[in-house]
Amino acid sequence: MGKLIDGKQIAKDLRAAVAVQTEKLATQGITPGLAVILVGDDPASEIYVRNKERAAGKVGVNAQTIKYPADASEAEVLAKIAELNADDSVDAILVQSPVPSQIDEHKVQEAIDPRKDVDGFHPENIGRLYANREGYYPVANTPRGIMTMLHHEGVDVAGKHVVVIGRSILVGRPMAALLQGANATVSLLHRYTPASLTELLVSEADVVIVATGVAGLIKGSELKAGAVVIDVGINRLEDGSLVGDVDFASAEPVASLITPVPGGVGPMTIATLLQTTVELAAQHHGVALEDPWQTI
Ligand SMILES: Nc1nc(=O)c2c([nH]1)NC[C@@H]1CN(c3ccc(C(=O)N[C@@H](CCC(=O)O)C(=O)O)cc3)C=[N+]21
Repeated sequence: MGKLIDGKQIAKDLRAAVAVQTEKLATQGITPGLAVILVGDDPASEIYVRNKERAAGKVGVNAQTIKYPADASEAEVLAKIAELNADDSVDAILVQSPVPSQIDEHKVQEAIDPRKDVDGFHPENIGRLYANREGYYPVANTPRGIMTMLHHEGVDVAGKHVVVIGRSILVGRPMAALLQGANATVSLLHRYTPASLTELLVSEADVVIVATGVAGLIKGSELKAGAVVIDVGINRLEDGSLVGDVDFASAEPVASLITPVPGGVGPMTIATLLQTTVELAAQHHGVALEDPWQTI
């Protein structure tokens, strides 16, 4: 039954739309600049940084990665953010999550100029999202990319029951806010949700979005027939292979649409990051951009 959602292809189409926008900006002498700060070595972050660098150059985004060792001080990172905030060639700033424990992640998120906050993690931007404000502001790229994917696949969440598993600031919480803004009924589940309640809600879900970091957490037998399944997990197994949070083999026959890992949500996150970078650059320079084909 399951039809694969080809995140890789949708991401490619989105990057092509972004490249059209950067070409337009280039005629006005603007090259969007993205600065990524990476502290220590988180494996998921390393995949992200590698794939992002590759993709950015191809669509005309000037990306730089600033690496710090795992024992870097908070003051060092805050000083770098202040420098990037003041740098006119930098339109977008991202600090890879997680950061080592000696650094207060909230302080870091609040230090970034909200107008350069490409992850949408600054409380000002989170507040706008939570309040469902109109107008442009950055929104976390993974959930935004998922909304783009659903739109592209013709899935309208209005009036649907969507179960989101995982309540991180990176995915689950902004995902729930975007879905609520799109008139879905959202159940936001997490590790303290009783298993029996998880089972009940998942079995009644039209769309299931799983972002927990637990390999194979959701199995096909738990899903409603025809559910749309979005797998945000990136788990590296001992043999080096990548798997998601959904047991793909059992879920695929039950789902009407399902994202693979790799090749699903991950490439969309990167393409959406580039999209947001270009939008921030346009805003920074007071240039209006046409919307590419996605609606959010
Ligand atoms: N401030 C911040 N923002 C983030 O958005 C953020 C972060 N920190 N920290 C780490 C996580 C992880 N993340 C990924 C995005 C894309 C792939 C990706 O490209 N995945 C490919 C992997 C392909 C492969 O290389 O094997 C895929 O799923 O097909 C992976 C991981 C963003 N994150």
